[in-house]
Formats: sequence, C-alpha cells, structure tokens
Amino acid sequence: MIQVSKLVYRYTPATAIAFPDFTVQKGEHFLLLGDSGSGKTTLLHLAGGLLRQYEGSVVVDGTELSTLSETALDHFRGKKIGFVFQRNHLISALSVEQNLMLSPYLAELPLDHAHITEVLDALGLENKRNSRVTTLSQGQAQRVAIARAVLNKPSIIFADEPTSALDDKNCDRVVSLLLDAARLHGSTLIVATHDQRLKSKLQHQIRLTAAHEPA
Ligand SMILES: Nc1ncnc2c1ncn2[C@@H]1O[C@H](COP(=O)(O)OP(=O)(O)OP(=O)(O)O)[C@@H](O)[C@H]1O
Repeated sequence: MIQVSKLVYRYTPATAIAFPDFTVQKGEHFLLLGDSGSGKTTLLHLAGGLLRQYEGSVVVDGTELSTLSETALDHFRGKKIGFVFQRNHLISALSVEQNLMLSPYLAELPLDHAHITEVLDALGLENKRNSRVTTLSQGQAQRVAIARAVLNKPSIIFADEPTSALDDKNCDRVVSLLLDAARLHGSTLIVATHDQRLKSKLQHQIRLTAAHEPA
C-alpha cells in the first residue's frame, strides 16, 4: 500500500533529509515517531503527494508518485488520501457542514448529504452541523477536521500531531475516532506525533532519527 525506499528530500540544495525504508500494508495502523525536526511532517507530505521532487521511491497503492503530473497527483490525493493537520485548517467563514462539503467538491465526487449526516453522528457533531467553526472548542474543531478527512472514504488517512493541543479526554476521543474511522473503511492510518499518550494505541511504529545526509 505504501512503500518508501531510499527516500531523500531537500528543501534547499544544501540540506537533505534521508528517511528509513519501510512498507505499510493496507489497513495497518502506524505511529510515526521522531524528535522535533526529524522529518515527520515532511514524510507525511511526501507520501501524501503534497511535496514533490524527491529522490528515491514513494509508491502508494501501486503508483510511484513522482510519475504523476501535478493534476494527476491532485486527483489521486483527493480520491485516496485524507489529511488531518495539527492546526485544523478549517475555513472560519463557513459552517461545519459547509467545511465538510468542500471535501467531495474538491475531489470532484458527488455530494452525499446522508453520508455527511452519518459522519457527523459518528463523531458526536450532529448538533453542530450549522455552527460556524469559530464557535467550536478545540476538541470539536479537531473532530470536524477528522470528519472532513474521512468523508471521501480515503484508503489512507495521514494525521499530523492530531492530539498535541488536546487534553487527555479529547486526546483519547480523537484517537478512538481516528481508529474507528480507519477500521470502518479498512483505511491505512499513519499518525505522526511526539505525544507519549499515543504510544500504546497503535499497532506499529516507524521511528525517524534526525539522519540528515550531508548534501
Ligand atoms: N518549508 C521548509 N523549508 C526549509 N526547511 C524546512 C521546511 N519545512 C521543514 N524544514 C526542515 O526540515 C526538517 C524536518 O522538518 P519537519 O517539519 O518535517 O519535522 P517534524 O519531525 O515534523 O518536526 P515537528 O515534530 O517539530 O513538527 C527540519 O530541519 C525543518 O527545519
């Protein structure tokens, strides 16, 4: 499902971040661990097709991402991948439901109001459907971000520090929701974190050391 080998990424010609080889099978749940600056966000962005121009190989669902054009990559990402970011990137001028509607719209998928209702119910957000996202608590906003990420039934969910800003109760809830959402559609789940509270919650781990290659 995801195969990374000999992967190196350079933000500038003088700095190179080298990643360990790993394979993640369909439906597996992984924690991506490593110190601050070790490259966790960079790796999620590479595997999710948000960063291009890498050295080595990133194969997702049988496709080497570097072979896709920018447009094909956008399409691939919209259909197959759900992102949950640390800062939730919700659009503050819109309601919860309108934020969710953007997901299928951007992926050019049909709008399914019944499915939006299902997802809102599952995440305990049914009474927030018409609320502006600026009126939500941090835990609620993170649940909306999860709802948006899983709405298109992605085969892969990437979550970048989804719990670090949350108290223990919301942390537990968000992890359970991510795992439930992943299990529901058999999605592969990779959670990047240095939140120690998550260590026992996912089956497998990928550990990054700050192995920055000399340029
Ligand atoms: N846009 C950028 N331009 C230049 N360098 C960058 C950029 N983004 C990240 N880096 C560098 O790449 C390295 C890896 O950063 P990255 O954000 O992937 O690490 P991380 O493990 O996710 O860190 P954190 O846990 O603090 O979020 C760091 O040395 C960082 O300074």
